[in-house]
Amino acid sequence: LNNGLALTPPMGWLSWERFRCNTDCEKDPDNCISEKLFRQMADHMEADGYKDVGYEYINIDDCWMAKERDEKGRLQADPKRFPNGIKKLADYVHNKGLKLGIYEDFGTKTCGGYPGSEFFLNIDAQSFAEWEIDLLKLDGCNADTSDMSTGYPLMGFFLNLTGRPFLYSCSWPAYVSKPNYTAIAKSCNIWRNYKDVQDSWDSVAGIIKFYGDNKQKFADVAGPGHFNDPDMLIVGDFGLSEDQQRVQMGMWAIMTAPLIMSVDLRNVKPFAKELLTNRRVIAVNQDPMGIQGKRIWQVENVDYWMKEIQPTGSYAFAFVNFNTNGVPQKLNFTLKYLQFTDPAGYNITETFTGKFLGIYKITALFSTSVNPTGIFMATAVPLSVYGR
Ligand SMILES: OC[C@@H]1[C@H](O)[C@H](O)[C@@H](O)CN1C(=S)Nc1ccc(F)cc1
Repeated sequence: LNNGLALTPPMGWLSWERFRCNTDCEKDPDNCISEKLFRQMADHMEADGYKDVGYEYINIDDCWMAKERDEKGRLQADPKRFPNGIKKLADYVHNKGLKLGIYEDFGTKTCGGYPGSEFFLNIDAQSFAEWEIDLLKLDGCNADTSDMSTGYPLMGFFLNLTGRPFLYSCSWPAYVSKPNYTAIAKSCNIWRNYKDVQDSWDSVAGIIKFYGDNKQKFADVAGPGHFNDPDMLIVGDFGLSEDQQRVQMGMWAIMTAPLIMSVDLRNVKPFAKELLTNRRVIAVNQDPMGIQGKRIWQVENVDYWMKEIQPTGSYAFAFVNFNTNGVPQKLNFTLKYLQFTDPAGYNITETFTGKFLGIYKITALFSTSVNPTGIFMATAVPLSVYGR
């Protein structure tokens, strides 16, 4: 969507994967979907260095609403869980230099059963503008999918009509069988096109496979202002090993995906915090060209991916080992086989550590080893960039 937003993949936090639809603030006051939770996440985004490396949006997902609209048909936050209302929460978040996102659904009800937006698009857009919201995630549960090609652009129109800029996140392609990505990219800044991420390696591996298969060539549609969204980062949660967390962080960088954490920022393990704020990995994700990386080949359950980055002729590249045979996989390839072409050679640096690995001619053999369900990731900058 050409609204000046999401020129690089948005970065932030979203409640859903880690906090779901927990509305029991009596029994579980620290983890229920409430204004307190989002204020605490905003506090940690700022205080713990996430904002410093680019994380910007605090996003409310499903289950924030009261069960009924008010007498004027307007949405209202659950009065017990959001006693001060959404506008006050937006003020709080804005005072920290962050932005606030909210959730609705193009359907009669949200996935969680709360009031849907389908027949209230304009009035809801107006509410979100009054509340000074900065991002809308519009989900697609409980809707006639044949209405979506009208409904999603129409909500974009109403958001635009308010005069307030909104980063528009659409779940539209995740709900239709043959998405028209050109139409979607015209109306949306980011769009979910696959299953919800769950807190497991299988879920993350499945999403990487879907993106590697790249059916209907959705990778080619990505660019500044319009990105494919493979769903939230679950780095720091419960289901992934350290290697697997590195896989998700590295691959979301190569896939040029929104970096939207869903983790309890009040207690993130040092390893996960390091990874989530790794400036070299974030730089690959935030490369100004906004090109989405692609899977180049698969050999014995190892994926090889590469993403064009600046300076011109440079690449971020990765090997992901999907084997679970418990043995680190040794890999030996010429850079030629990795599709590097500059005869002057390349400066190769490992991404997670920043370790300089050497200067390689394209006929040279590049050797590394990748742990099971692990990743090797590096950047290759052609020597010609240094004027040699
Ligand atoms: O309720 C909202 C929740 C989150 O927003 C996800 O990111 C969205 O993809 C949708 N969503 C859920 S659980 N959707 C859903 C997932 C499974 C299902 F059988 C019916 C609906």
